[in-house]
Amino acid sequence: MTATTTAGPLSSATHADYLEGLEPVLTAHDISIDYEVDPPVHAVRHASLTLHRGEILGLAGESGCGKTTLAYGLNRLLKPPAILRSGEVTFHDADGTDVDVVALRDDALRAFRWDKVSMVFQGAMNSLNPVISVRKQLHDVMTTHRPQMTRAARDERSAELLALVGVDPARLDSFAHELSGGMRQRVMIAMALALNPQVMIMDEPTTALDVVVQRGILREIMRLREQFRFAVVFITHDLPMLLEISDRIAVMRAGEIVEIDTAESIYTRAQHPYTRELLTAFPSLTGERGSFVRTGRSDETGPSAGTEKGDAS
Ligand SMILES: Nc1ncnc2c1ncn2[C@@H]1O[C@H](COP(=O)(O)OP(=O)(O)OP(=O)(O)O)[C@@H](O)[C@H]1O
Repeated sequence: MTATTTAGPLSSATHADYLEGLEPVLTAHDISIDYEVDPPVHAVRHASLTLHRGEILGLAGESGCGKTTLAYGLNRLLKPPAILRSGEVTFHDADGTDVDVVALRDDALRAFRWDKVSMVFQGAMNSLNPVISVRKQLHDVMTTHRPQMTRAARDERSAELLALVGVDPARLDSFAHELSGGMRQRVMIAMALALNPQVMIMDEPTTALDVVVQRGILREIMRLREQFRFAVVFITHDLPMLLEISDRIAVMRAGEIVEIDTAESIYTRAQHPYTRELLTAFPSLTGERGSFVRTGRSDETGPSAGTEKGDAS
């Protein structure tokens, strides 16, 4: 049994059973984050959560509830006027050491980010550098974090990364404008994968894409997670999607995590009125959905179904 959330958010007995024996990879305790503007914005309030090795934790909640701010806090990406008012973030490294993320400075912080915890940002597909080839952008991640790698090794790894995310390695010499939105997003995921992180934080990674491309990319994320066993914090306001892909879901409202539970419990017996309200905001969830909710195995309605590669080929 691992330490888990504080007394704050609602959760079920099923949730407690689920947590039995899981190993934490990232623990956040009592995180409060403000934007120091006038008047101040209390964007995250006393949020606590534990992410376990290899699990997908969905972060749900309407626009402006603090999801991105919390994610930035977990990864030490906050910039003024945002300030971490209180809280602890601990990364439990696979080598057995615990890292106090809030205390990291300079080189140690740079080494932590991307290496241990990487992030796919909201709107990431538009953040590829337009004048640098895909190859150079992948190389840059490795040159910065793995200076000992030879050029040949970087080339080999870059091709491997593109293949992993379902993009033809022939695209290494392409520039962003030569790629579709789905491909650009896959390249961003390849960059986040480059250093074999133990945690990936994905902030609305597929929101700007059409549904077919979205599903192709989700399927790839699920497959990569199976293969490499990294944990994912997946942020989106798309609750139906979260129910489908997540092991657990934390529901945020006005900066607080109000409920955290297994995806199935959230779907079938949500306790917090706000979670129930969110569920009813998606008419597709209130009808007969049968095997819609992720059961821990791939089924025909899950994101690993089908064979289409989106627009990646
Ligand atoms: N730079 C900023 N200065 C002041 N307030 C900010 C700033 N960035 C975000 N906020 C506020 O902090 C709160 C949380 O925003 P945040 O972007 O974390 O929410 P979110 O749930 O990720 O929303 P979305 O889904 O729209 O991205 C909101 O009230 C937002 O207006």
